Amino acid sequence: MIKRPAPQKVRLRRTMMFMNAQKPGLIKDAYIYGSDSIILDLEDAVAENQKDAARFSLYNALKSVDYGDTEVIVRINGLDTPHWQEDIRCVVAAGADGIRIAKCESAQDVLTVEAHVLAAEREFGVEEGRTLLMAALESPKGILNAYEIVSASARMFGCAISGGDFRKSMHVQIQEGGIEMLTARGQMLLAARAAGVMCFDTMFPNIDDMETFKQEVIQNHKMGFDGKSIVSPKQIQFVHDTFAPTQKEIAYAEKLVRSFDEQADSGVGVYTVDGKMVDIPFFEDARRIIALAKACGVYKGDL
Ligand SMILES: CC(=O)SCCNC(=O)CCNC(=O)[C@H](O)C(C)(C)COP(=O)(O)OP(=O)(O)OC[C@H]1O[C@@H](n2cnc3c(N)ncnc32)[C@H](O)[C@@H]1OP(=O)(O)O
Ligand SMILES: O=C([O-])CC(=O)C(=O)O
Ligand SMILES: [Mg+2]
Repeated sequence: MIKRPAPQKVRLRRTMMFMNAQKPGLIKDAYIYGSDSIILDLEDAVAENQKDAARFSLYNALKSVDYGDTEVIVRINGLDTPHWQEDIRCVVAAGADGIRIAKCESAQDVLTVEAHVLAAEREFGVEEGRTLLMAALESPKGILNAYEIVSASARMFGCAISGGDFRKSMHVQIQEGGIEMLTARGQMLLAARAAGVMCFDTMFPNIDDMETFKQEVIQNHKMGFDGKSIVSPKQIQFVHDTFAPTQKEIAYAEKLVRSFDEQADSGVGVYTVDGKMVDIPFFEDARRIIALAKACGVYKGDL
């Protein structure tokens, strides 16, 4: 039996790759592709009459496969279905790192899931609090309630917008530049940052259209997301490359960090580095960039 280390609330989650939990051939070695997280799906990828088979496959995979550093999240069925309670028991018994609450719309949804997770942890002798939560916001109501949702539980590590269901609710299709979801993306980002949790963009379904996918990933990064839901291994590398700081950004951040103590010691609070004004927030952001570069494995310096 595989014993997994305790999951972390903050870690790299540039890519969270979906796969159908019912397919042993897909989930048994999904870690080899190198996404930061995998999402074993019990919800929409699984046909209604295959939910039991999917849970069975998921449980056995988690009990027998060593996923190494890859985080294992399970997307459970929505709270308006007859499946979610058994999903939670299965996921907790199997020892997954976390649960993605599909179609989450309120703090009450989170509290309901949390209560059932705790009961399952007690039932199966799993350490209390071990199973993390994240919320998928898939409707206007979910987006409008984003802050109360992500603040509802100490287990909550982040939220993701879900474009398929969200666009359906808004009667829109994918548009150039993502204009159809810009407001919702922005609102969710604000809520996540205000609550101090991570924030992920939706999956991009057109697997063969790598050009549009890349434009979306670049926009996600510029907007401040921590990562993205994905549906194919083909989508991993570009997201990882885009979300890692560039060597130019790292060099500037290093310069800033090195100069800061020196300037502060000589009584200077605001000054310029390479012609750009900097003070405390710039310094703190430089530290974040260096920490991210280290986590992404692209830092070569000695700070
Ligand atoms: C709106 C929503 O709810 S999205 C969330 C639910 N959706 C999902 O879970 C779908 C996830 N994606 C998939 O299942 C698949 O990518 C599909 C069905 C869309 C396409 O599958 P394929 O046609 O086999 O894709 P493709 O030919 O590019 O696959 C190449 C290889 O990557 C593997 N692969 C593809 N997608 C995935 C994935 N998501 N996870 C793990 N492995 C994958 C394939 O098994 C194949 O492996 P092989 O070469 O050893 O046979
Ligand atoms: O969470 C996601 O990105 C996938 C999904 O369910 C949706 O798009 O509706
Ligand atoms: Mg959905």
